[in-house]
Amino acid sequence: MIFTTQDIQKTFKTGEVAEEILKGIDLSLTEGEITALVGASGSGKSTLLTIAAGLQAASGGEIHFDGGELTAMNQEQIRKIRAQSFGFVFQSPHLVPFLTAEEQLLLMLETAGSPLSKKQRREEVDKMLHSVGMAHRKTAYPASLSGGEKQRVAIARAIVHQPKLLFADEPTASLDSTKSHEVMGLLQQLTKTLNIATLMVTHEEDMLAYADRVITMKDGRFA
Ligand SMILES: Nc1ncnc2c1ncn2[C@@H]1O[C@H](COP(=O)(O)OP(=O)(O)OP(=O)(O)O)[C@@H](O)[C@H]1O
Repeated sequence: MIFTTQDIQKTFKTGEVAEEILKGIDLSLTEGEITALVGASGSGKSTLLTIAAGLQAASGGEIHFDGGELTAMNQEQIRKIRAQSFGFVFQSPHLVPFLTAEEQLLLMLETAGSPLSKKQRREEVDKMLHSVGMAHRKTAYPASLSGGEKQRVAIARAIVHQPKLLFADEPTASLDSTKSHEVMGLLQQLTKTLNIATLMVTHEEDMLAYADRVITMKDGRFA
């Protein structure tokens, strides 16, 4: 198991009132598998995903990743692990408007502190764009890409640095049904071939067919 949490708690304080949003979550993620997180609005899915991804701190509990304890690390150590070993896909692609598809990926490699040479980086970027079916549009700017194409580039960007974990927060929410199936097929294939542990939040029942495991959240706990 590359990633585990033990008894994760999250409490938000608004004024005098403390609200318990996560009430003891034990989550484990396996390489080569998509784990889907479902549940009613407000059940704590996004909170859990952002805590697992090191984007916000838990109020209690432990998170272990690849032999280290994230919950015992400082901000800088967590930031480094996030840049090198985690990938993110969101509901909207969040591409940089003034960068071409290939430049988006090159920037990601740079941010991740890739040890590859310039030439090797270009080769890696070509390979990734090819694997998401976007090699022919590598010099295109986001404005000239369709919604589905943008999300493909965003997925390629999320995995170009070969992360071990991929966090996907409603990756198909802005796409129509056909495009959603294409994008999920792609995420499934990449999760398997690159042996990534993928955690996905989704509201779309149809997309659960692509998950290896489905976890339902209810009131801050696994149902
Ligand atoms: N920063 C915050 N401060 C206070 N309360 C918060 C904060 N973030 C989330 N919450 C509360 O925590 C609860 C869970 O929110 P979360 O976004 O995790 O739910 P969710 O299951 O992802 O919902 P949705 O499906 O609607 O996205 C909600 O009641 C929300 O209002």
